[in-house]
Amino acid sequence: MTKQNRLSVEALKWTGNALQILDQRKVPERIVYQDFDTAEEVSRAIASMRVRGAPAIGIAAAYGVVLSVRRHAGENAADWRAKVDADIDGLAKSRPTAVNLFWALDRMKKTLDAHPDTPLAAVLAEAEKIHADDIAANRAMGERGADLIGSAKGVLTHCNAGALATGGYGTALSVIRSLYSRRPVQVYAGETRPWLQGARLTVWELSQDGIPATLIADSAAAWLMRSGAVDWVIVGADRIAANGDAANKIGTYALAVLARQHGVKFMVVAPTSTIDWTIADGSRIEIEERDPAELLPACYREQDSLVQAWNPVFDVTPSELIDAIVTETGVVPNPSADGMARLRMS
Ligand SMILES: CSC[C@@H](O)[C@@H](O)C(=O)COP(=O)(O)O
Repeated sequence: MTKQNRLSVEALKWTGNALQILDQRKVPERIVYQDFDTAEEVSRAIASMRVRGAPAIGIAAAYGVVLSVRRHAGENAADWRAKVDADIDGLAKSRPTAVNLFWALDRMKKTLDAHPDTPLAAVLAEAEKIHADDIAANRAMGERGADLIGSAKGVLTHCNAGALATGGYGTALSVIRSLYSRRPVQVYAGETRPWLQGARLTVWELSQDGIPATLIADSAAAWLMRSGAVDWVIVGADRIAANGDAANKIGTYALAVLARQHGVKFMVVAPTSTIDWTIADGSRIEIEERDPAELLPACYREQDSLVQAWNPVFDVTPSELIDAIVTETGVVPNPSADGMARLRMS
């Protein structure tokens, strides 16, 4: 890898023997990579958010299938494919919202169907291709998004849609990286309660590349926009419907409403692997609800406490609040079903 193409932080690496995953629950205090040898372990790593972010989840699952094939097909067992299919079902249950997970598993299943006699070599090549293609897509999106931004002085991002959420380089953060390589821009990051992807991951990841970022409390976004400091909100997505409705980290919809109120532009940056062409609009997207314990202060966690918590971790931004969807194959301005269909044909 050349210095220019160097990836400063990586969510995961294939070592040739195991899948190495950065434990994002510990970043930035501790940078700990752990080796994973089985598909079940990879499923648990996704469910527990050691690895997170839509494209990174898909890539991790693809390598999970490699680990499953290595384990079961190596035994010469007649029923190896049934065991691999059971592991694939387990991986598919790890998280519900990011469509990249199901897209990657579908590709792995098709690869297995096409190469029944050399499954291990075939699935490894496919997983490595999914990984490499994601990095290339991110770089293409970064340039396209930066072209759109024009002379903006300030941008706000939400959650972590960076190298840590992808194969490398990022989606929303790819635009910020590309922009910053052209000229200085003031970057704001929302802290992203309750899991703090913005506070723990985004500002840290950008600092690793020498890009300064200013952290804000999520509840400061309206006041920041009112001050005129932000020209664009730039976010990633976990699933985009065929009409351009986009599911992303909880709080994204609120930012889109605020952006429209304040005349701030709103950009969604995602690879085409994040588009779910099977659903007409965002109402069909399953929104993950996680353990209330991730939100509740510890003192309220007893079974009989009257204090409870509702913890949806994604929301859906309607396409009419989005000014542009940026993908590796093209940009959809003012997204609609027609504009998305044109992207699909291009
Ligand atoms: C390129 S990442 C896009 C999205 O996956 C990201 O914005 C996001 O919402 C991640 O949620 P997470 O719950 O941290 O997996």
